[in-house]
Amino acid sequence: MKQASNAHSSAREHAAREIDRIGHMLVTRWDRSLAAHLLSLVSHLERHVDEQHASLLTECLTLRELLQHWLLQNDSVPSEPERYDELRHHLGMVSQLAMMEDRQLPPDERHGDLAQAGPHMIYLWMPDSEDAANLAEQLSCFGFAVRSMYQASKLAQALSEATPAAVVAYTDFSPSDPIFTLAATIGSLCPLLFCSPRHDFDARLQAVRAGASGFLGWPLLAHELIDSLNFGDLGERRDPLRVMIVEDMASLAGLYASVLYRHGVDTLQVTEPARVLDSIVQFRPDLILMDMYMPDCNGVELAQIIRQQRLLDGIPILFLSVEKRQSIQLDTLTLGIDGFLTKPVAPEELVVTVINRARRYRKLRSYIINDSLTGLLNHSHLYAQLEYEVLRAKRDQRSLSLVMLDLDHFKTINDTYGHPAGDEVLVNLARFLKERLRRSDLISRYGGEEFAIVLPGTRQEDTVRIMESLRQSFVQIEQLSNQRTFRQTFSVGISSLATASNTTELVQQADDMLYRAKHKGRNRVEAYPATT
Ligand SMILES: Nc1nc2c(ncn2[C@@H]2O[C@H](COP(=O)(O)OP(=O)(O)OP(=O)(O)O)[C@@H](O)[C@H]2O)c(=O)[nH]1
Repeated sequence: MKQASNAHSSAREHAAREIDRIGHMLVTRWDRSLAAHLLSLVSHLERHVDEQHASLLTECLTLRELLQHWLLQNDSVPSEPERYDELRHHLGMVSQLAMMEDRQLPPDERHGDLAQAGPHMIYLWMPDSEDAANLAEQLSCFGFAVRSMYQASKLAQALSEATPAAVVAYTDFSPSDPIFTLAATIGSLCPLLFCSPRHDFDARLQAVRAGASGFLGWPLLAHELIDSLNFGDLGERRDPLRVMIVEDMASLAGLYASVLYRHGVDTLQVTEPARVLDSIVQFRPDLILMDMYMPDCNGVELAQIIRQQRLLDGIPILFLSVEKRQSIQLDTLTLGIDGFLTKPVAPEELVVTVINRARRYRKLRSYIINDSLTGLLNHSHLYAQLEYEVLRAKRDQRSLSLVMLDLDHFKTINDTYGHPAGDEVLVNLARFLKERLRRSDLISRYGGEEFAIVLPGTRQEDTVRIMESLRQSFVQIEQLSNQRTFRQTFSVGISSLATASNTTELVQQADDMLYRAKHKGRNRVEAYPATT
């Protein structure tokens, strides 16, 4: 039975490639005998499609009727150009559906999980203790909602109610620890991280065998946990890879998007080339998947327009194309295109190629545009992005606020606790801002102990409220240095496009307000224009 279905599937794949090849020739040059051959291929494919694949059957039927209609006409070349578009559309659909419909890889469930409980819910599996309470409190300062429990029935119940971003489990690896009977269930829903006073090889091996995604020490520090949540695969669960699909056939774009979505990738479909630049800035893709042939502006032209912008120069662009001629593919590669996927593309090939390239780009990009200590945007990148955001906000008549933030008496921290402790405070503040602000906000390390934040679409009064709440939370975080703890405050200056008419004024006004906050005693938020 399985063999029969595999045979159907490979016959479909073969037919898909043939239909695509002949169809492409026909779209470039009408020829009655080619059309007749294509018709027989489509009829052949239909015989290999069962009723489970209703959309493929419908597309085959439409394509067959279209070809029959043309062949019955007396004139040798169909006159209306829009009929070629129709043919091209149905060809694309038939070949891609035949290739993908029953070969989609098993769904990766992680994407759906996060939709349920949000990326900021953590379940802690640990006995009541001062360390556990302290960890929960520190995590909440970073914006996490924490549920603590230490009974198998309670954890099972909590998992059935909502799937968290991660389960963090304390264990000494005793065989009777019930977490090990629950580990498989947890692992199928979300990442499981162990923390333990043991860190010997056996303990690590047991963790691996239980399917753990991470292994941390005990007592567990909030920032160590947050770093683990942001790293690698776990990081992608919280901040999925983003792929922009530029394809004039919305139905095909939807098909690619659904395959990628099953593997945890967020997609944005753009059908009009003129909207691509704005969409890149808003969506910040890790990769662009682009149709090579589009009616208004072809893929090569569009790729060159993207490459003209300094900020967008490095984004990988993969062409999805029916183009099989190697000479044309090579020419295109020299224009800065990163690779080709030849249509119709198999889902496995699409997923593996896209995810690997997107991952690599995200990593490399982070080295280039991010400050090496904090991982935040660096000064020059922030400034370039700020200019763009200001232009966009003015054009769309939307609000935009700028925040300048500076740690208070930071020199004293360095002098008292040492430079490494100062560095740790900077990293803590970066983690804190990343957790508490939106993904669309641009957070940068502007100078030594100064940070700048751009909040697109946010009015000044809302920014004041947000920064006031962050100021009050940050001071609750215990900064740790050689067993000594201390608290750190910061001062904030805010400006917005309600008063500034360009980037220079915006920066100047926020700077003035930061100076004023310092002057008025620090650990406060001041917004332009100063009231008293
Ligand atoms: N640890 C550490 N310190 C830094 C870094 N960059 C700058 N600093 C220190 O930050 C301190 C800034 O000191 P000041 O400009 O005098 O300001 P402050 O002590 O924070 O005082 P106010 O801003 O007036 O509240 C200096 O001692 C710098 O050495 C860094 O990357 N790591």
